[in-house]
Amino acid sequence: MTKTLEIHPLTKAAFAPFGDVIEADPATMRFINGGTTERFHALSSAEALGDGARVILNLFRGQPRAFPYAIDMMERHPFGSQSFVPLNARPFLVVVSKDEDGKPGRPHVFLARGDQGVNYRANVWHYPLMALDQPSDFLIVDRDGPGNNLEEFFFDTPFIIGAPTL
Ligand SMILES: NC(=O)N[C@@H](O)C(=O)O
Ligand code: NI
Repeated sequence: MTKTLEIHPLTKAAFAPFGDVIEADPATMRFINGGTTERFHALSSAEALGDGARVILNLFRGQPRAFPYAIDMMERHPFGSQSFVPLNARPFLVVVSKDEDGKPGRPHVFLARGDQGVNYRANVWHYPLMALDQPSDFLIVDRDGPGNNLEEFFFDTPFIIGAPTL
């Protein structure tokens, strides 16, 4: 089994098992504010599970990853969703896995355009933020509260991502 991972375009359908794509989907659009604003409504929803949990908004400034890149682990947040929306309109990589008996399966790699974000549903395996090309800012909506909201799994041997074509 090759450990080199292919990179696929990010689409709603392909990403559906893992969460939602946050993009200006015309099917969700309604005009508001007297027709001066297009509202792309309810693209996803944030989960903050457990007593005392709350949804928080954060900024992440991600340093660009260098390639080829070794995906040596995956993580997940059992008590909440986590979304990443680029603020500099730059592409980024999204790496997710299906759960296989409590461990991440073979990662799937998606290239998100600079006008796409993602929301990982609670407990979805993913690799931490992967900015590309230059330091990039992201709006992050995730969960704060009691309990350990981070589970990590380290692979015996890493998977490899080659340099994406931007
Ligand atoms: N640690 C943290 O807040 N970020 C990670 O969860 C991530 O997915 O980037
Ligand atoms: Ni995370």
